[in-house]
Amino acid sequence: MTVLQLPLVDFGHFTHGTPEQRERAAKQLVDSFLKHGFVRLKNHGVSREFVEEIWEWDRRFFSMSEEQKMKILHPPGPDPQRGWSRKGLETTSKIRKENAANAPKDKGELLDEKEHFDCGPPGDAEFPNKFPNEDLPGFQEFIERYFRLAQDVSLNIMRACEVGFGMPENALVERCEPAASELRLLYYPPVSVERLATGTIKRAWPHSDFGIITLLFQDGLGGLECEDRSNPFTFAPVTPTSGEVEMVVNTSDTFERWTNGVVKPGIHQVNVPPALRNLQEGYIPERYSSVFFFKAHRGVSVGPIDHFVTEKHPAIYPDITALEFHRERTHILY
Ligand SMILES: O=C(O)CCC(=O)C(=O)O
Ligand SMILES: [Fe+2]
Repeated sequence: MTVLQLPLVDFGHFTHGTPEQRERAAKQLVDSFLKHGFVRLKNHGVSREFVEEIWEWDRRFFSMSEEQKMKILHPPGPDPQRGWSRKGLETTSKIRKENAANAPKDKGELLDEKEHFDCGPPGDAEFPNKFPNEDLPGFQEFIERYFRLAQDVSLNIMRACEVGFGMPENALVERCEPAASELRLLYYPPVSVERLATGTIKRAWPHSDFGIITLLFQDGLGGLECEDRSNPFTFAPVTPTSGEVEMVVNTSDTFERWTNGVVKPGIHQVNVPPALRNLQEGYIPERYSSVFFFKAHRGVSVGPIDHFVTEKHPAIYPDITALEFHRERTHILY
């Protein structure tokens, strides 16, 4: 198994530190994004109690009956995802052509063994959210609180990137509002070792996310892996080390475009947790996680920002809107 320890940055130094601490934390964050496409943060502003509450609602949501979840089913298509996505709907394997190239031939489609709930900004009029209000009172209220908190944390990370890249204040932040991010709760059902051994099933296939950055929390079981860039196409488990509530942050496709190819997306997958890797039979237990896809405002261009365009490095991506780009990428999933 590949071992890679991702840098752990004390983000409290950026939000509440001295000017020197702020500068240093911003630089550490940007350096880790450039090197790994990933960073781990502590003191990010999401408390241990809040993360525990995420797991409670995650469990409650996925404990609902199929019939209840069906009432808020997400129809596959290019639009932003809203409501419940059943197992087999979203196929991350299609995002990278290497997945199919490396898979066993003629064994059928490469599927994700997961379910998820997705929502956009509270009160989104363009792509309305779908909440199970009759069946799960209190869920919408919690999710909306979580969305606002995650959006605020992400805006602070953008401020740190502005400092780290020496960009004018607000250069990134102004492109992210009004919010168009997406919040996701995930449930990975128990899966047999035998089924995984077919080579056509994974909890999530190697992929990049579509937004600017993604914030991630996972339960104690683990399983998230990031690509080890020193050895492309190999993956290393992302494991907490500090005893504090760590948030994993990865860079995503929009950031690559904005920075004209400078910040590459952090490729990741969800694998069998390290402690269970030698299991020969039986089941890998269920897993819960949650991600916040921090996105650009829908009307903003996801072409390169002037700061990253020079005569020597002309723009390598066209100017299309964040919503057009989102549709283009989401379409691939189905
Ligand atoms: O569950 C995880 O740890 C990762 C999920 C993920 O990568 C995604 O939903 O895009
Ligand atoms: Fe992802």
